Amino acid sequence: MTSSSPEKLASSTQSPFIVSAPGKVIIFGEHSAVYGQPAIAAALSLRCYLLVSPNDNDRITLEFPDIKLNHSWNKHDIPFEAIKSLVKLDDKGRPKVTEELVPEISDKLSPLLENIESKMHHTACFCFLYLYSNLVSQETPGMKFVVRSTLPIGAGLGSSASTSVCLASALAVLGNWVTKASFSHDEPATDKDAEELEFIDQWSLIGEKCFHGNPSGIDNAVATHGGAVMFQRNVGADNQPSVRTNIRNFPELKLLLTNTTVPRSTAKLVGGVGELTKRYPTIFKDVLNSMGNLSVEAHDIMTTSKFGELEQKKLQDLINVNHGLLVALGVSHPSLEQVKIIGDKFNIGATKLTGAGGGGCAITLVNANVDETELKKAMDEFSQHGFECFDTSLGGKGVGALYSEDISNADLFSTELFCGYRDRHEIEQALGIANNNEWRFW
Ligand SMILES: Nc1ncnc2c1ncn2[C@@H]1O[C@H](COP(=O)(O)OP(=O)(O)O)[C@@H](O)[C@H]1O
Ligand SMILES: C[C@@](O)(CCOP(=O)(O)O)CC(=O)O
Ligand SMILES: [Mg+2]
Repeated sequence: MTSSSPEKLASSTQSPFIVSAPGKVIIFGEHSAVYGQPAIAAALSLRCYLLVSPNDNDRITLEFPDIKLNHSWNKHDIPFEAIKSLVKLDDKGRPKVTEELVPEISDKLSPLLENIESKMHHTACFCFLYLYSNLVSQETPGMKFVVRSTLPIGAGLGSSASTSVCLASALAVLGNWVTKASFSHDEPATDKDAEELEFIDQWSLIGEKCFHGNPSGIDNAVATHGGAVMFQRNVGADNQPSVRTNIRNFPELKLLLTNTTVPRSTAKLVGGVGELTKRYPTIFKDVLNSMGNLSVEAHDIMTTSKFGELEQKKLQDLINVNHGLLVALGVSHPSLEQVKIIGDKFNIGATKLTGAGGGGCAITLVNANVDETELKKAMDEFSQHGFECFDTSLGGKGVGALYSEDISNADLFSTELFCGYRDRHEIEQALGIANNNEWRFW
């Protein structure tokens, strides 16, 4: 299943490189997106970063310090031959994604996961091995993969999707299925790049399926393409692709991101909604439809030519209604309701949970003319509850890469330094997209 000669492989795997993909904020339509309803999400300035560097042996090493995972395999233990026989190729001769994970591939990988106790570690290693065994070949030398993120993990900001996009893009480059990213910040992508981004997006959805079973695809779409999108999963039997529409001229929304820091699992929350929709199909069909209609309404408001105070007020109404529908789906949490109560108490704007819920983050669409004193009081009360507020921007760049040949500072590609960044500020300082013009995009 290799696409490349050894010389080409050697060149594409010789020098270290870094890929990065953004997290996301789902503004309207989480959970209903899983059932094919339209939803709106935007890329976040918090990102995941993956450093890929050659190992001096045949080992494949994962170093994921943010989840305290350090694991390696001998590359000769990967059942490439057996897996390659299960992978179909697309019309360009590249590994073709499947609608669902292939159970036989998962079975062939399970011996490599036997001695991994922690569920979080097991899921992350399974995601990596599934993508690696599909996208990379036996000839690829042993490499080390180090992941760091400025995103809070498991907080509804798509950390799984940004990790999946980083892994899918890096492995697609190692497998020589996509060329190196080449465009700087403001150059437009070409058709070839758009095609390569689609390949990365498709395989990152496979990564998401490894993380939480039944993803809609909105998280990895935003992490791949960046910007802001209206996304609709195709749930029909006709195997049609999902529909992703870029939202141009996304309005300047003042969104406050508040992390309740309550841990939760997207897989469990999405599973819980699935149980409810099975138990009460008629009731929940209407709830999910309402969320879809709400996203369409919000999209029309956001894309109106003259976005003013009235439009902001309408979006705030929809934020409140969307949150109420998510409560009906059973995915809120007392801590999220507390964020809403504090926001309403100081009249700072309209608040809803974002992502899978059950804890994690809420977003507040802050009033355009908010009383700054009241906002400060609300932030103080958030912090008294142990909630963490983020000052972020929306609509940024999607997946990108930093190549050692473009950077004079070789330290950026040191595994030791990369693992050693103490917090998101140090990571941002060293690697931030805004600080390095050398970042390249597809
Ligand atoms: N920085 C990271 N390093 C390693 N694994 C990560 C990282 N960020 C996310 N993950 C993986 O993604 C999972 C969280 O995904 P999920 O439950 O969907 O929450 P989220 O809302 O952040 O997407 C983690 O359990 C871990 O397996
Ligand atoms: C709940 C859902 O709509 C978003 C999940 O977001 P997160 O993994 O909690 O960041 C699921 C999906 O759309 O894949
Ligand atoms: Mg996720």
